[in-house]
Amino acid sequence: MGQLIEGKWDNSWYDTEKSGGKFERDASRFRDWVTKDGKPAEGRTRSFKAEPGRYHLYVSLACPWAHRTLILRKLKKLEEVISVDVVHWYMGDNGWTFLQEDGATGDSLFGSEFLHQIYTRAEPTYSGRVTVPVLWDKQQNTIVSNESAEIIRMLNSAFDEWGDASLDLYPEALRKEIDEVNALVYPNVNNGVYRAGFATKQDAYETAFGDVFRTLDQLEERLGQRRYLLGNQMTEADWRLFTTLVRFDPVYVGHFKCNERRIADYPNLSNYLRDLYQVEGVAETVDLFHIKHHYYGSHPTINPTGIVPKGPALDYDAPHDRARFG
Ligand SMILES: N[C@@H](CCC(=O)N[C@@H](CS)C(=O)NCC(=O)O)C(=O)O
Repeated sequence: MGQLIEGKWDNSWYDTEKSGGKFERDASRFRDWVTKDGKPAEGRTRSFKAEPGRYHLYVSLACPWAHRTLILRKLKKLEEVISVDVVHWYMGDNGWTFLQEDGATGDSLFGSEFLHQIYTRAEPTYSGRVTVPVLWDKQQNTIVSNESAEIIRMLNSAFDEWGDASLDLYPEALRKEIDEVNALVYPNVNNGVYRAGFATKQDAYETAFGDVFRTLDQLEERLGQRRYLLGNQMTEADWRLFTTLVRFDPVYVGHFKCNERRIADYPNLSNYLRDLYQVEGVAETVDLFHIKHHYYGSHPTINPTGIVPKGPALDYDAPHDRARFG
């Protein structure tokens, strides 16, 4: 864990002192967009035209934010269009590394040792956290974006000439409602579990814990009336929720102390999770070894021994009842 300060690596843990024990996630710094015609997105100046073979993703299989991008790449059939490298599951003093072990690929573009070298390659005096996912432009040798919420929107529409144009996970007619669901799920569930797990004061933890379960209860009810969050059509909102749900019982219940209920205790959420997991290609993007080893192994302030629990027994391939919605 650490960050870059003026291009130099600084090995420091998240500072929760300034915020009364609360974990506050920094905003991503690289915010450009790949577009079909290369026209910069509104308010941006740099141009990135969608082209096959030009862009590269750096991901961690452990990370729920990076996982979103892998799912979109898979569902939109962009595997031949956008290449990927996977960092090692362990994030220690040097942050994410390219150690080639346990299915980590190394850095196929530059042979770097650490992900922070990719950030300083793009911007030698970069200051900020070094996070995955990163969308890299091989032509201009720079980072386009390190914000997963925006990368998935690019993957959803900019590369349709080469991907599956028939799948639209952010359809015009549902955008307002998708944004509303995301605005509920992101702070309270996706980031809510981190706010609980990384809190360093009891009240900050309890606030986050309350947010997580109040929202899961709400989603449980919503999913009792419809197959997906927005109705009968799967959208990006489902995949954004999925990457947290799939990590919940194996990691967030124990490691982040989100233990009021498991997803397995929610009939609708657990069936919904299995429904999404069983969508063709999705299971291949879920790596429970990376997920469990990363969290339990990389957060010494939470789990000093680094022992990775053997359980729980999980079967995301078990039948689900969601087809009842048609
Ligand atoms: N807003 C970013 C968040 C990404 C993020 O925080 N990724 C984590 C891994 S799950 C990370 O790389 N953390 C490293 C750090 O904070 O130093 C996104 O959604 O893309």
